[in-house]
Amino acid sequence: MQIELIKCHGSSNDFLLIDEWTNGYSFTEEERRQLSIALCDRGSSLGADGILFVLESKQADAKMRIFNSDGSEASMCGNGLRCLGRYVCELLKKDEIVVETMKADLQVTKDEDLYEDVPTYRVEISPVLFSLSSLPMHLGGKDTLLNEVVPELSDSIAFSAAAVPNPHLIAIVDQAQIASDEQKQIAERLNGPNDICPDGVNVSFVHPMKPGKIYVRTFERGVGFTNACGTAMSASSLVTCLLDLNKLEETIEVFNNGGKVRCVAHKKADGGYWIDLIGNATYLYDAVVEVNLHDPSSFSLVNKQERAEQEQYEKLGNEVKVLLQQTVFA
Ligand SMILES: N[C@@H](CCC[C@H](N)C(=O)O)C(=O)O
Repeated sequence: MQIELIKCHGSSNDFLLIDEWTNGYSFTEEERRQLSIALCDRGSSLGADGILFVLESKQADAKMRIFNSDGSEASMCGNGLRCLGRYVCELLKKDEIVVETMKADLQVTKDEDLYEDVPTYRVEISPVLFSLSSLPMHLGGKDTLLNEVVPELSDSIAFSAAAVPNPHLIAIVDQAQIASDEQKQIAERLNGPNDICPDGVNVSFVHPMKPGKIYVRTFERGVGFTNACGTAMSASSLVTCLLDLNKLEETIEVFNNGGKVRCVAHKKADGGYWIDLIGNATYLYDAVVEVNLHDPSSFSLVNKQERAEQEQYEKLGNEVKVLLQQTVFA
C-alpha cells in the first residue's frame, strides 16, 4: 500500500507523522510497531526518532499515538505533540485544540513565533507524578526521589524522578559531567533488562546556565540520545523550580542540541503541577512510501517534496550552537 507522511521536527527531535484518520488507514498494533522500526531506521531513505500516528478521537479534536524508533509505544511526547498539534490545528482551521493522548487530553495552542517565521505551538504537559511506582522505578522502599544520590544509580550524581506521564530521571550536573560518558552508561543500563526501571526510562542531564536558562540533554528510552526531548525539558524545568534554581510561573529558556524551547512550570490549587512547553513545529518534507505491511523494511520512497521551513529554523539552531559552544561545552 502507499502511505502518505510528513517528516517534521520539534527542536530537531524528528518524527514521521502519519494521519490514519483522514487517510482512512487502519493499522494493527503490530503494523504500527513494525512501521516504526522500518521507517525510522536511520539507514533507510526516511529515518526518525519516532512515528506520530494521528487518529480520530471521540472525546477530543484528535488522538495522538507515539511510537519510538525501536517500535515501543510511549504515553507522551512533548516535541511530537507540537508537530501533531500543528497538523490538526491546520486541518481543522483552529488555533486551539485538545488532543487525546494515552493518559490525558491535552491542550495545544498556536503561539507567537519563537524565532522569525518559525511556526510555534504551546502544549500542556500533564499529569505530573512523583511516585516512583508511576514510572515505574524500584529503589528499595523509596516512594519518591528528589535530588538524591542513590548508590543503585550512581555514587556521585543526584537524581530526581518524575512521570509526565512518561518516565524521566533527571540530574543537575556540571560541565565536566556533561562531557563525561556517565549519562550514557547509566541510561543504557536502565534501558536494558534491569530490575530498577523494568520499562526503561528517559535519562536527562541538566546544566543550569544562569537563572532562567538551562541546557538539557536526554538519552531517550526506545531511541538513544536525541537532539531534544520535550517531556524531559518540561520535567527538568519543573525540577529546577523545585530545587530553587528557577521559579514557578516564570519562563525558562531551555537549550538543547537541536535548538531551544521555553517552559513554564505551574502549580495547581490542589498542589499538583503542570508545565507549558513552547517551541517550534517544523515541517521538513511530505513523502509517499510504498510499503508491504508484511515486510515494511523493504519499503520504497515514491515521492518526496521538500518544504521551505527548515532554512529559517537553522538560523535559530546555529545561534544556539554558538552559544552552547561558548558556555556549556567551553
Ligand atoms: N521525544 C519525546 C518523548 C518520546 C517518548 C520517549 N522516548 C519515551 O519512551 O518515553 C518528547 O519530546 O517528549
